[in-house]
Amino acid sequence: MAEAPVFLVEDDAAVRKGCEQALAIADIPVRGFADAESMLAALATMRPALVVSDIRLPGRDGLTLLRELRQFDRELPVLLVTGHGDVAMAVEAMRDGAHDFIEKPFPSERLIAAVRSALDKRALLVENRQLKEQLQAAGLSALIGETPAIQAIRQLIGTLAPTGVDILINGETGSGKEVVARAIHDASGQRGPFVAVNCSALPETVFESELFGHEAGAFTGAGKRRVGRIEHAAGGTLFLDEIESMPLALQVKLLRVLQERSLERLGSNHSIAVDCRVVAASKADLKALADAGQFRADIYYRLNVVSIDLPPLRQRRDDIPLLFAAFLHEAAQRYQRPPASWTPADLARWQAHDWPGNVRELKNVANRWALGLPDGLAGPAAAPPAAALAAQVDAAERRAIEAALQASGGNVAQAAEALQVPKKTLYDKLARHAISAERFRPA
Ligand SMILES: Nc1ncnc2c1ncn2[C@@H]1O[C@H](COP(=O)(O)OP(=O)(O)OP(=O)(O)O)[C@@H](O)[C@H]1O
Repeated sequence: MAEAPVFLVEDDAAVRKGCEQALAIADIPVRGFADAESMLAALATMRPALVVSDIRLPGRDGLTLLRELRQFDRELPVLLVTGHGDVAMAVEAMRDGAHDFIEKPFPSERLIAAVRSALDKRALLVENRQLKEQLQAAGLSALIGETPAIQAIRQLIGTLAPTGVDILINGETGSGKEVVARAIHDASGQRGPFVAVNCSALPETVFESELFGHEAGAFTGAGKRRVGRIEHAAGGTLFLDEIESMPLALQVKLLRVLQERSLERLGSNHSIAVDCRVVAASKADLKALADAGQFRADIYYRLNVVSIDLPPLRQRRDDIPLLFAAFLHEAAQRYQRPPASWTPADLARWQAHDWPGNVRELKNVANRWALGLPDGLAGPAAAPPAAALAAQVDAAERRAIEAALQASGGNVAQAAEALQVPKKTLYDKLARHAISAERFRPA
């Protein structure tokens, strides 16, 4: 789309020509008009980014024109050009919403600077409006983001949700796994509830009865019969967050839920049919845990049939402004404050930050910002010193080998297996990096 031009209204042909040339040289598209009428007529077919107008025009004073323009579009910035002695009128115009005024005669740099500042303001207004529209379209509770990664996930959710298939969501802490799980539930058309269980938050003993329920007197202190969370999710979605923390003993029972869709409450041998979809989330590499015997491989393979990988925020930085605006809007409403603004420098700092806590960390910063507190982030980090790619790859290889030897206690065969390379290859690399496996053997 072509950039919107600046409309310039000036009855003095020589001045008009000079201004047009100065703006064109500065790469600012411009259209000149000799009077207000022809400019107003052009508005019917073209939207300018800014109107620069002489305050004294034949047949119409600048103030009247300003009011007409503001009725037409309140966001359209107007820059007035005044003659000597028109300052009082210019001040009144500013009060009526003019962006700025410049006094004749002016050097072309002054005109260009004033035009650029007005255009910047216009761009910010337009951007804010677009953000607001996107937020309204997305709905605040929904998965926010327009980067290709999030769009692809949204599409996947749309496809998978109605099928009722179990789903595994992988992603770092705070990256939005629960938001994705809820979006799946919302798009599924299921009528039952969304029941979220954090597998790391409960002590193992409580966890079993919490999840599977128990019969009266099933164990000391069991009291009355209790229906577990899985049964509560009937007709809906059971969301198992941090599934990597589920005790191994309970994973056996979970496997039955996943495979046979049935469970037994503690203290009962009566099978109850399970009627819910399971969505599990993990921030750990479940495959690696399964390989290391810390997670049941059969559950991993069962869940991993359909998985969604949620990238960390640092890999979808273009979503930062949109997410920030959403959280700020939400916080402003909660705290009943006008929404706080931010500068391009603030945004640059947020774009440069690595967000180890992902979207949750960004949300915390937005909440602080809404209260007028500093974000607590340092300025953009200095770029690491450049090194040749080969040297960086070499260093990374060396670190990986040393870590594998450390883990295997200096056993080269085991380290080779962990690194998935033939033993011979590892011996060659040890020689090349002058690493001695001896060094890692226990004394
Ligand atoms: N794309 C998103 N759109 C809107 N809000 C989001 C998005 N991603 C995350 N959030 C918000 O960020 C916070 C953290 O998200 P969520 O709890 O879903 O992360 P998580 O990956 O499940 O975290 P954990 O691994 O710690 O359980 C929540 O307040 C959530 O509402």
